[in-house]
Amino acid sequence: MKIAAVQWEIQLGQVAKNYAAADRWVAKAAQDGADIVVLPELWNTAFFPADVAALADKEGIQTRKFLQQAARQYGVYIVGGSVATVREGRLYNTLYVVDRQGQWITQYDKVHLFTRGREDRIFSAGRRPCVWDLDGFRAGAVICYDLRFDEWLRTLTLSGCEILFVPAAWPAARGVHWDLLTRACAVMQQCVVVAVNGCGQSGDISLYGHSAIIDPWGKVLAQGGDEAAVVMAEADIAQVAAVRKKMPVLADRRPEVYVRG
Ligand SMILES: O=C(O)CCC(=O)C(=O)O
Repeated sequence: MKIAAVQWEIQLGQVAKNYAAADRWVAKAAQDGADIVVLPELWNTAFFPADVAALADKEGIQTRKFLQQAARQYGVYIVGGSVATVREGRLYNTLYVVDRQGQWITQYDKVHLFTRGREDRIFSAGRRPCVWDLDGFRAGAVICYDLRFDEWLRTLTLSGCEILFVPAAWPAARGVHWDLLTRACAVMQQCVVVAVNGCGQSGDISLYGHSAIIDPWGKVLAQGGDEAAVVMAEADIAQVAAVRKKMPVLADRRPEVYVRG
């Protein structure tokens, strides 16, 4: 499975330009031989302009149409990062997934809103985990700040997740955390991690880039730098079962002694 994590400099509030850029990047990743293309967080508005609610995709219609059309045109499966969407008067940070035929597969609203960035003042939080079937494997997704919540990651693992997609808009100021958490996630959840970050300047925030594809043993298969790029690797999801057998962490859990709450 050839996976492409696409990182580029998303323009703050420039929605039309950002859709055009997303189209160019999906086309490039497909040309480079990708089978699955993964986009970063909030690629329609960037993270996030003051008028994000006005700029958000109403009912996600434009984004779904765009992803479905791109998937069909370029013949790729797309984990569509996330976009700002408005549904029933509420603003969400939403991820959409479409298959190679352009069929809608699933969607996810970011659960842990980034309070430090005041995301919770404007956006509404999702409540449901996102896990689905991808070519005979179980895939899952979280968005950016969600990565800091081990209970949430474990929730997905216990739902069978073998490959985890993590679109993000992670600042360069906390690049150390990004590298650590993405890799630790692969080791602790024993899954393939595809972590896709924005890069360059987003308003006054400098994004870290360094999108990475990591195997369940913690080996970094591919990693980007600061610049816009298609970061590509062949991932062997079947390795997940082998690693879980070799190091039976999930079987060795002791939930009866863990604190709940
Ligand atoms: O957790 C972090 O350091 C970054 C989180 C963030 O920027 C986000 O969730 O959009």
